[in-house]
Amino acid sequence: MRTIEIFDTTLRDGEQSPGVNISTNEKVEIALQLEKLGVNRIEAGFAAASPGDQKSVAEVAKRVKNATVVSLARAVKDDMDKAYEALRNAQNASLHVFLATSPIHRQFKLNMSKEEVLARAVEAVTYAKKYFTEVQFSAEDAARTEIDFLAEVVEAVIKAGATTVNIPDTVGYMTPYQYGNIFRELKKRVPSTDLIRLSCHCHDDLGMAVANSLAAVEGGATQVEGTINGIGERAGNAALEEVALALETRKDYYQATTKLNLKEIARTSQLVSRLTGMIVPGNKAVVGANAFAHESGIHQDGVLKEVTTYEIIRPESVGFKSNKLVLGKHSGRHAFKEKLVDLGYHLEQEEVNVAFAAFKVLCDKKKEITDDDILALVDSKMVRGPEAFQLESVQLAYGNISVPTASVRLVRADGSVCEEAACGNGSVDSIYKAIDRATGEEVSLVDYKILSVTHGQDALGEVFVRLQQGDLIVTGRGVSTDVLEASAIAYVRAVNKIMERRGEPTPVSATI
Ligand SMILES: CC(=O)SCCNC(=O)CCNC(=O)[C@H](O)C(C)(C)COP(=O)(O)OP(=O)(O)OC[C@H]1O[C@@H](n2cnc3c(N)ncnc32)[C@H](O)[C@@H]1OP(=O)(O)O
Ligand SMILES: CC(C)C(=O)C(=O)O
Repeated sequence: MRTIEIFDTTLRDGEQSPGVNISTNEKVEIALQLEKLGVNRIEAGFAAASPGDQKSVAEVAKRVKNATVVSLARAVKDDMDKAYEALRNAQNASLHVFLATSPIHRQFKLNMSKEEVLARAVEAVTYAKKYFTEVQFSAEDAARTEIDFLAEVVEAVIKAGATTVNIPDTVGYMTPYQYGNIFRELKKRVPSTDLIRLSCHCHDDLGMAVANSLAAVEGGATQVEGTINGIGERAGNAALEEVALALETRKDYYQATTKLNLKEIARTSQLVSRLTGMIVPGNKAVVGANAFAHESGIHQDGVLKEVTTYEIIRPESVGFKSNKLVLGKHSGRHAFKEKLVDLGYHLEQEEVNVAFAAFKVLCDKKKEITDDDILALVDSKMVRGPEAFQLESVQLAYGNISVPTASVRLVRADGSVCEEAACGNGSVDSIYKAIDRATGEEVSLVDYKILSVTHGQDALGEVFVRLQQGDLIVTGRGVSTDVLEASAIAYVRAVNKIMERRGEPTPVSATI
């Protein structure tokens, strides 16, 4: 089994994400967490970029003890001098010097011939070796470089003392097959690559950064570069947590693994997200909020019976607490019942079925069903005896210059229906007058309270009413995504309670 080294560039290429600016203290915090994660190298910045970046590299270099701290530099003496200054106090330091080799970059950016690029690369590595034992040379845009020339450069920089040679796919242009072949070809053409670290560095412009990194490993790369959460220039870099998990989960195939402490992945991802402000998408592999969440009934049932039916990574193995069964409109009874048990309800199957039917109706109204929703639903809809009246529908005609008019349809315990309409001083008043007519009960509304049970635009509204009839005072509670419906439910429920407390039998229709 090969061990693949991990070069983390969250603090350098990751910081090149538009809008991201990580302070020195934040860089130190992230670097210490990367050290816990067990990465081999931490590229702390580009010392020559600014005095602030030089200071950050220096601080990280002072604080990190186990990983090697790296600074990027152009093939420019002054850049390398600044990097050396910053890395002076590092326990283990490395210089990462780069120069583009591709025809596009040579012609349009550097205005240099092949010969000039080759000579400059050798000169830079030779200069860097005066300061550092460990020198990494990156042939920027290597993937779009003529293979003969790339092999020539690689051989020359190794001869000049490079201990790592990096073959970046700078613009994320490669397919996995092509990128893997570059490594195979270099290993064949330049035997001295066996003596050094051969590194890959992939960008995600076509969404293939992780696949390309894994293809490089198959082709002979011994180091993978990338960032936490895949942040970085443009579409970002290879997400290291994904590379590490792919190697770990498919050791059988890759015959390679890393020395990362995988349990630190969740914490590292969350820290990087918090300090960079780059939100991790819910569907992001390994670290997204949904990576271990199961929404559909068939999956949830499978996971409850045997977790490996739908999970190839255990959330605990990357530092998350547990998987989640998310209740939504695709969920089934197995998961719903499990959730009820979690929430402390031990219902008979028949009751579960009734609650489940109400839950499915709620799912059609609400995008996300929270525990509070379930509690409110079970509490309001469930496990009651037959009620005198059930609200079947409520309709309202409302306009700011017309009198609100409500019509309600109630179902009696025997299944018969009563329908009434009424006008009122406001929407709720008109609904309550219509209900009074339908039930034939004379009650007074003593109190009315409206609350939001859950959060967000589609939150459940909760209404409490207090009704009085003679000496009897009762409360009723209604929950719905619509507060007027919740108001009607609460009122009908309170009327039912009054009838129950009076000890009257549930009413039947006049026709029976
Ligand atoms: C693929 C990558 O991610 S590479 C890293 C990219 N990261 C960064 O660029 C972040 C830090 N960069 C910076 O702060 C600035 O670009 C600096 C301080 C390095 C340089 O700033 P400036 O001197 O103003 O130059 P500017 O950035 O405008 O242009 C880059 C110059 O470096 C040259 N250059 C680019 N790469 C290299 C290299 N590897 N070696 C030598 N020279 C290079 C360019 O040809 C250009 O030279 P020119 O001025 O003769 O045309
Ligand atoms: C400096 C190099 C490694 C780089 O960031 C790239 O080519 O993308």
